[in-house]
Parts: sequence; C-alpha cells; structure tokens
Amino acid sequence: MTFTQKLNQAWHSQNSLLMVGLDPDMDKLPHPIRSSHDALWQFCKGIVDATAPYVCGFKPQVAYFASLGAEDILKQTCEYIRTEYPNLVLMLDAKRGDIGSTAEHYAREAFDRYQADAVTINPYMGMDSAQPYLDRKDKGVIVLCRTSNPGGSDLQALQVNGRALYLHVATLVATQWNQNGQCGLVVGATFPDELRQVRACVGADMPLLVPGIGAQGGDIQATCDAGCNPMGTGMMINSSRAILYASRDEDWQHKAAQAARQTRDAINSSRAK
Ligand SMILES: O=C(O)c1cc(=O)[nH]c(=O)n1[C@@H]1O[C@H](COP(=O)(O)O)[C@@H](O)[C@H]1O
Repeated sequence: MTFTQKLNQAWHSQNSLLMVGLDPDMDKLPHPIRSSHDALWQFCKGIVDATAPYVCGFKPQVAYFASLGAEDILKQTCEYIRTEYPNLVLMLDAKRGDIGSTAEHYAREAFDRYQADAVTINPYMGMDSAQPYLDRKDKGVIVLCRTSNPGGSDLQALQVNGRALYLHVATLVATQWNQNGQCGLVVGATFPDELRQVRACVGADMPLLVPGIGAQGGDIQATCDAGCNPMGTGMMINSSRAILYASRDEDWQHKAAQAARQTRDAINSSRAK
C-alpha cells in the first residue's frame, strides 16, 4: 500500500486529521516515570497507546532521540507503531536535505532503518537532493514549503518573479517532483492565508502536513477553512507539546488522551462546517 492510500484510509477509519508529534524532551517527562531507567521508552509507548484512538498517524522527530543517543528507542517506537497500530501513518520528521549520494543514506535511514511511511525533507538543494526519496515509489516525501516559525518568512516569503518563493516550491513539487503521487508539503497552521494559497496552488489531492496548532497557537478553525480539500480531508494537522505534556503527574496518559480527543473533535467540528 502506498503512503497516500494508507493516509486516506487512516483519515476515514480513524475519523481524524490529527497527527501526534513524538518530541520527547527529558526535562519535561512526567514525574512518575522520570527517574526510571527506560523513561524514554515508557513515555513514547505510553503516549502512543493513549492517543492512538484519536489520530491518523504519528510523527517522531529524529532530533529528540538523536540528541540523547537514543536512536534505539526511536527504532523501538517506530516498530511498536507499525506492529500495534498498522493502520496509522508513521511519518519520520527529519527535514533532511543534502547532495544525492548522501541523501540516499538519509532515505535508507527513514525507509529501511525506521521503515517510516513518509519523511519530511528540505527542498533547498533542489531536485537531485530529493531524488533518492522520490525513487521510493510507495513512500511519502513531505517537503518544507511554508514553515510555521516566524523566521520561515525570511526566505520563503521572498518575491521571486512576482511570486512568493514558497509558492514556487509548491508548484515545483506538485508538477515535477510528484511523479509517483506520494509528495506532500509542510505548511504551518500559523499562516492560514498562505495555507489557503498553497491549497489553491496544488489542488485537492496533495496532503499537507500542518504543524503549529497547540503550543504555537495556530487557530484550528482558520486552519481547516484554509487547508481542507472539498472532501473535508487533505491535512495531517500536527500537535506535539500540547498533547505530550498535558500533565506531568500520575494522570499523564489520561490527560494526553483527553488533549488528543479534544483536538481531534475541534478539528472535526471545524472541518464539518
Ligand atoms: O516538519 C515539521 O514537522 C515542522 C515544520 C514546521 O514548519 N513547524 C514545526 O513546528 N514542525 C515540527 O512540528 C512539531 C511542532 O511541535 P509543537 O509546536 O509542540 O506542536 C515539532 O516537531 C516541529 O519540529
């Protein structure tokens, strides 16, 4: 099954556009598990189990694991998601970008080592840097387009031939890079006007990874109005900290589940309007 087929099925079977980002920060782990020898694994497994009923997928962020030398826990978490929740999308957030020969190894990392369904990449180095990912015909390649952070405007909003650079990226990906129909774009929920423009530019079928609700303050209604396709889908709306750290006490799993359910419900009532 391809990435987009799996995503479409997950949207419908889970009735959810919510993606939970797995960004485990040792300083913020719940107190009851913090001093445990396998705290990181307990946290990742606990969050996955608590929130799985409410999501279309999970997005582990490589840096949070790599900075701890905990790639083994990332691998274990990916395996756990794949085996226990095989209908949910597994997106590796890596934001890689390098020359083709090196990118080939990043592609192996994402798709062979972690067996992700999709990976985030940076388009700055152009098509040959994306080719090793695009060659994996069934895998999702999610390209940074209009990122959620304030500094995203520094380059992405520059006018190039009368059009913002991020729209050039959107057009390039939708026309030239999307040969296998498995590409998507990252567009921040913090910029709903730009999200609307990107959706108009790429059409209804391209999935958008939309981080920026929750801790970054993006508005769910504005996000759905701007980014949903006519079927009321089309987005993986990511939230990490607001769900992961909803509580640091005994009830951390319960509070994470509650935050995920409330976010899913808010998205569903916004996309239904
Ligand atoms: O590619 C991403 O996932 C991403 C792109 C972007 O423009 N902004 C952004 O915040 N992200 C990621 O999405 C997550 C957002 O986390 P919260 O702000 O805690 O919900 C982090 O893992 C970021 O690395």
